[in-house]
Formats: sequence, C-alpha cells, structure tokens
Amino acid sequence: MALTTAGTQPSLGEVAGIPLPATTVDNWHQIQGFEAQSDDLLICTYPKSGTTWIQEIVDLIEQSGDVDKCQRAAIQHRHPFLEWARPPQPSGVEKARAMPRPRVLRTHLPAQLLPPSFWESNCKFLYVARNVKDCLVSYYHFQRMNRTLPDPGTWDQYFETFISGKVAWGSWFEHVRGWWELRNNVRMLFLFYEDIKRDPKQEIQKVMKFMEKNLDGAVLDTIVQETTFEKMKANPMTNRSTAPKTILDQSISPFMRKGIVGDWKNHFTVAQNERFDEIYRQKMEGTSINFCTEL
Ligand SMILES: Nc1ncnc2c1ncn2[C@@H]1O[C@H](COP(=O)(O)O)[C@@H](OP(=O)(O)O)[C@H]1O
Ligand SMILES: CCc1ccc(OS(=O)(=O)O)cc1
Repeated sequence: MALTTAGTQPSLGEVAGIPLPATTVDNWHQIQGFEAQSDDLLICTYPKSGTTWIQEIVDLIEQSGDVDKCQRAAIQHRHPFLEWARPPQPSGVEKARAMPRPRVLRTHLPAQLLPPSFWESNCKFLYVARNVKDCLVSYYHFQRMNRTLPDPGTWDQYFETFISGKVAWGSWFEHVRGWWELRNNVRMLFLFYEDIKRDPKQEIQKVMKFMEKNLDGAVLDTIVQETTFEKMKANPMTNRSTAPKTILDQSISPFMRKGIVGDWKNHFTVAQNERFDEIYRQKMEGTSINFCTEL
C-alpha cells in the first residue's frame, strides 16, 4: 500500500504494517529468503542512529587499523545493505551473496522483519541506538536531502509524521524496544550513539572484544582518531560525496550534518518537547532502556 499520494513523490510501501521503501517491498521475497551464515555480523540500526559511524569503526577493526584498506570503497558499498533494492543495481541480498565470508552486513529492519535465517544461524548482531529526539531531527534533515524518500514537509508536519511512525522503517519506539528486548537472548552487542560520542575508546574496545579482535593500544588510538566526526566528514569514502546528487542533494543538507548530542534543542519548541516527553513515557513504559539526550 502506498503511504504517499503526491504525483512525483517517492512512495513508501508496507510489510506487516511497517513502512518501507517501495522497491524494498517489491523485493521482499528475496530479502526474506536470505541465507545468513553463522559467522555473519549484522549491523542493525534505526535510520540516522550512527550507522555510518559504526560501519567505519567495524571496518577499521576488521582491517586491524589499516586506514588505506578502508579507502577501498565508499562506506555504503563496503557492507551490503540487506534490504536495499534499486534495480538495475544489484540488490543488498545479491551483494551479500557475492561477498566472501566472514561477512559484515547492515540493516535498518525492525527485529520482527529480519529474515529468519539470522536467528536460525545464531549470527552476531551489533545494534546502535540513538536518543529519539536527535534521531528525529537527523531524519528530518535527511529526508529533506534524500530524493528517494518522501519530502518531509515542514518541521511541524514531520514532527507528527515521525511520532505516528509513518516514516521509512516505521516507529523508532517499536524498533528500539524490539531489539532491546532481544539483547540477552542472542549474540548481541547493544551500543548507544551517545556513549560512543562521550567515550569512543571505551565503546570501540567493546566492539573489538565482540568481534574477537585483539588490537594493540596504538591501533585503538588510530581507530578513535579516524572515526571522529570531523575526520569522517572530510573523508570522501565516508561522507557520501560519491553518491549522485539525484539521490543525496548535499547542497540542501550535508550527510555528515552536525554529529552532536542535543541538536534537538535547536528544533523542538517548548510545547513540542513537553508533548514528546509524555508520548515517550507512554510508548516506552515498561522498558528498562535509558537514553541520554545531552552530554
Ligand atoms: N563520526 C561520527 N561522529 C558523530 N556522529 C556521526 C559520525 N558519523 C556520522 N554521524 C552522524 O550520524 C547521523 C547519520 O546516521 P546514519 O549513518 O545512521 O544515517 C548524522 O547525524 P546528524 O544528522 O545529527 O548530524 C551524522 O552526522
Ligand atoms: C531508500 C532511501 C534510503 C533511506 C535510508 C537509507 O539509509 S542509509 O542512509 O543508507 O543508512 C538509504 C536509502
């Protein structure tokens, strides 16, 4: 079912009530049939939660801190995006199938839509969560510049759209809750964007341990330095400058926009903030997850 109506607007479809890019919905059979392998590592995020950041961290760990090896391709091509489907490009599933093992893959899918083989194969999952207010702001600016997603409208309009979960990959609340509740039942490292920002060294060490990589202190320091916002913004292999303007129009808003905790304060009105806090309380009631919204 198309969720947008405007003539030339890119449309979203739905799978089991979750809005997804229409081309992903068209390819759903292939995505659900994906055969995960036991040594796959799947990076899982709600959009705009630091996916690119954790991808670069994971790649640098995998390449033992070799910065040149991480220049081999733009970040969006290093780890197949499982549900990516934009014919005639090869789909995420096709790219993953062609990749040598052990594979690092990525997805924005909510846990309930993941191909069953990921659970059956006992894969590793690396989930990164970002506080919802900054996620909302980042997603708003991303939809302004991403030509393949519906136009977000005004800030006030998008605020309502996001709360109602009518954005690609669905409700932030359900996504984060779903993955959080699974964290002790499967091989999962659950990280927070705000923790990586506050203490990158400590969080990168957790990722190294999870990936069973023993790298020395100098390599760890290199990874910390190479994955700062400023470094990644200046790096053509991470800043998406290689993506065509017809897809990402960075003259509207850069992909590497601000990279901070607390930008929501520059967007939310006092009334929106009060209302949002109440909605958050209701939607997240009963979960033990705790976010920090300022550093
Ligand atoms: N090295 C880094 N440090 C901090 N934030 C980073 C980062 N790399 C990317 N980001 C931020 O992560 C968000 C993009 O997330 P994703 O990769 O999941 O699409 C953007 O947030 P902002 O729009 O708030 O700046 C981007 O600036
Ligand atoms: C289909 C448009 C779209 C939306 C979100 C994307 O996520 S990411 O920026 O690659 O993480 C990509 C494409």
